[in-house]
Amino acid sequence: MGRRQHQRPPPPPSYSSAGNGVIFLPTNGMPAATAHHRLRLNPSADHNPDSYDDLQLEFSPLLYSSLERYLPPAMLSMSRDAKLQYMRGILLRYAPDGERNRLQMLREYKQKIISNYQPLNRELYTMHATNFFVPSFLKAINDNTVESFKSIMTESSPGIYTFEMLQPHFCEMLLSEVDNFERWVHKKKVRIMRPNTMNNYGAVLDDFGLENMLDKLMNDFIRPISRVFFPDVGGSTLDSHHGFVVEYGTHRDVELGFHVDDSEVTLNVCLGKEFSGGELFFRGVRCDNHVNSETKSDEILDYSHVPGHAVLHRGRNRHGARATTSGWRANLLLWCKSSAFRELKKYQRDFSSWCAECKREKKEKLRLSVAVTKEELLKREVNSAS
Ligand SMILES: O=C(O)CCC(=O)C(=O)O
Ligand SMILES: [Fe+2]
Repeated sequence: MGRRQHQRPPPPPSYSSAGNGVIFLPTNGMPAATAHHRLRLNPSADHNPDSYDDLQLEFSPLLYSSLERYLPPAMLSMSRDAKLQYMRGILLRYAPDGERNRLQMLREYKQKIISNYQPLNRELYTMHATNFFVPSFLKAINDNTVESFKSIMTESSPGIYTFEMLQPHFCEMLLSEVDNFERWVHKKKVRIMRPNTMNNYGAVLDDFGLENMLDKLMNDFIRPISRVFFPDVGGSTLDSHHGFVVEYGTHRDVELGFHVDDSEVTLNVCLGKEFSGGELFFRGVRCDNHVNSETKSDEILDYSHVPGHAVLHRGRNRHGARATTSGWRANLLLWCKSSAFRELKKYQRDFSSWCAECKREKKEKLRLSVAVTKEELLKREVNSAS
């Protein structure tokens, strides 16, 4: 085992949602991207922009708040909706054609599903915390302290937290809803979008109406925890999600290859049912530059899923799932993203606060420079003595 653990893993592909991770406006507001939409060259520094956090938008709410300062002065006192439509016009005008078409198609796809699909369990579609979560999880979140979070969590390996989270009844309801959705898709011959580029089975929960509930899950439950445990990867500014269910077993996907998620923080909860195999394996957190670097022994974790139990980890912690060798396994995944973190990342080159390899390189540079300085001082001492 020891030798295999130190082998370099095959390069993890960046695992992305098939364009499904974006959040859309409801059908009404698709403004024509007209050429007269203009922005100011310099922002109005004393303007206090509106918050767009409560809206479902295809661009980040933060982007709208920042852009607001660049609106023509006469617009600053207009209604939030008027400003929003104006800014959308501009943003869409600048989105490349391909991207614009893709956004539009996804929006229509989702809208078509939501207006035709009849949910089986309506109580799933709004957050009922006491019905969804086990009491220990709920109490830890309500207490909202580092100690309360730590009291329910096991840090199975640095930065990988496991805890009991979902009630069996919730897991059953969600599974039956996904099953109902898949049957409907099959019956109506609707083309279903799979959760991402690596799974052939499973469904995107955001596509058939669960987006608001999952947004609440991220904002009220996962972000408070991430703020404490993952501040280095934007844990306190998570502002969008991609929520889906993956399924493994006979006639389903068998395993999931080595990868990193398109997320800052990933919540992975086992929904059931009975299965063997399917362990998650982790190999340490890396930035894009170091995604193929070798694994250190303390970064290795093999974790066996338990129904109702969650694993919370940085999306950049390289991982995969072993073959589910018998039975049937389904997991709920919530990829949580931070647009602020992604924006800042564009201007950075040193990720030593979260990438283990950047950290090692930085330490090594420091060690070398200390050694050189010591040698220099020693030389001076010898010279002055002679
Ligand atoms: O099957 C699992 O538990 C892992 C799923 C996963 O890593 C993912 O969907 O990103
Ligand atoms: Fe993953």
